Amino acid sequence: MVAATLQNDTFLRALQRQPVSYTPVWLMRQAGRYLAEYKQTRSTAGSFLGLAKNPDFATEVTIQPLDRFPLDAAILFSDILMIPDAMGLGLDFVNGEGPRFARPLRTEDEINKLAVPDMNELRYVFDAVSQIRSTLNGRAPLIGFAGSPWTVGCYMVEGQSSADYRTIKTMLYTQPELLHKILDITAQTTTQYLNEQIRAGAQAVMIFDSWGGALADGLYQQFSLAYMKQVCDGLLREYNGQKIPVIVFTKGGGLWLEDIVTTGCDAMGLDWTVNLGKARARVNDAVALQGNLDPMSLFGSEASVRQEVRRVIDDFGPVGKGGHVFNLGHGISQFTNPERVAALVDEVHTYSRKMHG
Ligand SMILES: Cc1c2[nH]c(c1CCC(=O)O)Cc1[nH]c(c(CCC(=O)O)c1C)Cc1[nH]c(c(CCC(=O)O)c1C)Cc1[nH]c(c(C)c1CCC(=O)O)C2
Repeated sequence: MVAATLQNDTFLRALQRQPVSYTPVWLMRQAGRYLAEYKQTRSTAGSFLGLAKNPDFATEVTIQPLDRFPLDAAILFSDILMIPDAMGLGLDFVNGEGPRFARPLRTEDEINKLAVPDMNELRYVFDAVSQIRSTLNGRAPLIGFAGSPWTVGCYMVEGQSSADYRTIKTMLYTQPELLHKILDITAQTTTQYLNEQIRAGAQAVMIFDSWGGALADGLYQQFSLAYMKQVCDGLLREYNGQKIPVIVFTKGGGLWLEDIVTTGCDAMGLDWTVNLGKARARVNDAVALQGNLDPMSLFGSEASVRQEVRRVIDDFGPVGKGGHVFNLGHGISQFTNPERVAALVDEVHTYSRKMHG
């Protein structure tokens, strides 16, 4: 396949801290239930997994938010839990209750049997990536992604979402070597998985460490950061002559920004607890920053959404040698009014121009 020329490289340039004329914007979970057209496609597909495992449907829903809003990047429609599913843990999504694994990892025996799966088990993901890339036809760059080994490990051990991470933390404090084994195999798998996404056409990749912030200082570095670094070290950083920027996002990682830079990432995601101006000073513009509007701010009025957007852009300040990609501090809520998203994107594109050049 001969790739179409990218018509909007603002996002890729900002990640690499190159000059741009406005701040690019995309939103975590931009394809999803707050869009009526997503709910429509999902009901045709029958379930979330039916949607995500079918490249035609995955392509359709990946592009839906770009048809509505002038977003500067598309993100592969998939989930961080496809890796443990391919490892044989048996993923299901129970309506209204979130993900469930039929065979969570608890015993030493189960953990000793864990292995890096054949990447063919995840072929539907790579097929979706190449189909999305050709359907986008250069309209915007495509982001590939995976969860961090720690975050994916939380679901593998807990078997579902958890409020207190009691099962995995019990393992961490009582049998750390078992947990290290899970994390190492997951990191090896994640490296291969992201590299396959890159070969299929992903133009940037993001590692979602949604639950890194649940770890104590010291343990975060050992059980989450170290494995994200292992993944980053193994990634193709250039493919077909194009740089492939890497974004690392630890939700709740505001106290560890300097540590996150040591993964060798190009950009860092930030939640809403961090001030962007202070964050850039702390990392001395060594990486680009992505974030950090509170997703709940979208429940305000149009005027307040525009005001909050300006506040985030003002916090970052004149971009200079830095790089800013506007985003939320976490995924968009399914109850969000799409009109507020339209206002957000419009305000980022217009107001940010004064910070560039
Ligand atoms: C922790 C995590 C998961 N998945 C993901 C994370 C990390 C990011 C974060 O912290 O939000 C990542 C993810 N999940 C999904 C994407 C798609 C790309 C995008 O638009 O950003 C991405 C990047 C689709 C999805 N993944 C899921 C949905 C909702 C499924 C549906 O249609 O019912 C979507 C659109 C399901 C999912 N998947 C997961 C949970 C806990 C749930 C249930 C919660 C919920 O229902 O919102 C695990």
